[in-house]
Amino acid sequence: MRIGIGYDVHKLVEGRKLIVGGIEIKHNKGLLGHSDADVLIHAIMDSILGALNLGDIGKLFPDTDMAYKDIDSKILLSRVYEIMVSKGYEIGNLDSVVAAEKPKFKDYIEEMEGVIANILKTDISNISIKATTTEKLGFVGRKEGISAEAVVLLKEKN
Ligand SMILES: Nc1ccn([C@@H]2O[C@H](COP(=O)(O)O)[C@@H](O)[C@H]2O)c(=O)n1
Ligand SMILES: C[C@@]1(CO)OP(=O)(O)OP(=O)(O)OC[C@H]1O
Repeated sequence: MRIGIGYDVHKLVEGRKLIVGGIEIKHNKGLLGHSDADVLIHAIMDSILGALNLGDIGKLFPDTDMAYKDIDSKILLSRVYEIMVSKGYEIGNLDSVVAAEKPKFKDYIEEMEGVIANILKTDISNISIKATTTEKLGFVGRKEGISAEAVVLLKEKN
């Protein structure tokens, strides 16, 4: 078994769609990034790459490469999944938390878990996504950005 952690932050700006956990969420602002800036999927990918000791998404998918401009992060997660399988691992379980003052994510959590489980070819019961505010403190509390953390346990595939 191998454990990994991932963390990511993206800035909230006007004129961008808000994509978190692979789904579009209705909001007056979205996250800024070279890709679709899906902060949760980015943290999840980094946790898997960390568990495999393969660096991070910036190394694998450089933000200087136009191939990744506005790319759907679900595509990148599929590639990370293929790498994980090629190294002989499968998901044990994954836990994560998104920190945002707004919007509320609770009505979207189950759908996000389904999307992630589907890409990682694991049962939805192995994927946990939680949401929190930071009680109006810091950049998250000032609604300047959204952060996400993920921890994953990988199992050797039989
Ligand atoms: N962006 C968010 C933040 C929080 N939630 C849900 O609200 C609960 C209370 O949040 P606190 O930060 O006040 O503890 C939290 O447990 C989440 O269920 C949310 O959906 N979206
Ligand atoms: C996902 C990538 C793809 O180029 O771009 P960004 O959306 O800027 O996201 P970040 O979390 O900074 O990770 C870097 C890149 O891998």
